[in-house]
Amino acid sequence: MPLTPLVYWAQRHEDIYLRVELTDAQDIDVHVHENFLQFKAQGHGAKGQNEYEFSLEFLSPVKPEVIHRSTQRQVSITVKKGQHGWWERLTLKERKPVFLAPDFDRWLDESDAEMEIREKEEKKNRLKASRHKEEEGFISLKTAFLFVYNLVQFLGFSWIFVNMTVRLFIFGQDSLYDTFHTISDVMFFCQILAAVEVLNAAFGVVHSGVIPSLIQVVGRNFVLFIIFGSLEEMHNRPVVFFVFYLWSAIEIVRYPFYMLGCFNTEWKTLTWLRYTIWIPLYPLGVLAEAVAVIQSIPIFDETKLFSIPLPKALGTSISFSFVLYIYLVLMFLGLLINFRHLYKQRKRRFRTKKRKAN
Ligand SMILES: CCCCCCCCCCCCC[C@@H](O)CC(=O)SCCNC(=O)CCNC(=O)[C@H](O)C(C)(C)COP(=O)(O)OP(=O)(O)OC[C@H]1O[C@@H](n2cnc3c(N)ncnc32)[C@H](O)[C@@H]1OP(=O)(O)O
Repeated sequence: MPLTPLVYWAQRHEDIYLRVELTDAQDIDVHVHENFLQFKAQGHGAKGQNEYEFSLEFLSPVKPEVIHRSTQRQVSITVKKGQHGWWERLTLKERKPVFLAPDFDRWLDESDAEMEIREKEEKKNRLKASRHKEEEGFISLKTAFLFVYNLVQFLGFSWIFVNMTVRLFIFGQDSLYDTFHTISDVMFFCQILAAVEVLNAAFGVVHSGVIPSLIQVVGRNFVLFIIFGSLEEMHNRPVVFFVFYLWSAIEIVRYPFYMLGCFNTEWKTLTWLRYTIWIPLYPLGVLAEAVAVIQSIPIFDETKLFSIPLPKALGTSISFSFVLYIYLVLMFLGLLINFRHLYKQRKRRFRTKKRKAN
């Protein structure tokens, strides 16, 4: 005759909990099929160390997956009900088996269980609401940060653009020769700050591509700091005017476009300009930058600035102009990558708009 352990039970709307009074249980075997559960294990029960087993025919079918956990004192079993609901008793037969008793440690009647569900639900909702609040706080902080960043850049580039335009009207051609002296400080500031755009893209703060942003920032800063900044001979060249004018022409459109975007607003003309004027400006900008690089080559050769010293056996040094030739090729590649990126952005933008309009 097999020995039967004491079994305590309780229920919730979704689960059945069984507690089997066996200490140090081993070789536990629990099987569930439709509404039938079979249990077998070695352990220390009411009749000492022995093999114990029991079976239960549940009131309704249960799910086949069963979770059991054994501790030094007992074996806990959780069975999922086939259908969410309250059972009036555990077993199909009205007369309960003698080894079965309610587990008063976990016992709840139907209304208590419903209350428990409601409390859990409320807790979940409270957690959701507090997470939502945190997210909202983060979003508004991000929006404020982006807005201020875009505003500062807009003001900087507007100052540059307006200043250069006014000077062009007042001084005519003469103004082309002293752009660097009048504008460079603000341009340095704006272009150093533009490194933030690479970080924004890298950390997912905005949906820009990292490579296009990097090409843009590295490309411009190379021209600004290495070609213009380090060579006094370049300061009075008209090419500085064209490079600065082309850069600022796009930025006085791009940053206000982003500022409106921070508030999910747009002004159609501005959107059209942001995604269209790069078509002539970008190649012109790269052309102006290439002219600046080409003009600087003889100066680097002559001054030997940034030249790379070589061991005596090989010769004197490698001129920095060698790096500039490589850079001219990179510029061409950078132009292709960014042109393709901006073309895709333009298509995406106008395609979405058209779809929304339909
Ligand atoms: C790997 C390094 C190698 C280095 C090699 C160097 C090679 C040198 C190559 C040199 C070429 C550079 C030449 C260049 O300097 C010449 C000129 O600039 S000439 C002037 C004309 N230029 C332009 O028109 C380009 C202007 N620049 C840009 O458009 C961007 O910098 C660029 C990264 C190229 C593209 O922009 P982005 O990917 O950001 O596109 P979107 O505007 O569509 O933005 C995507 C979404 O992100 C949101 N966003 C982005 N930034 C912000 C922000 N600051 N604030 C708020 N929101 C932002 C934007 O709203 C879009 O959102 P959504 O998707 O919801 O619409």
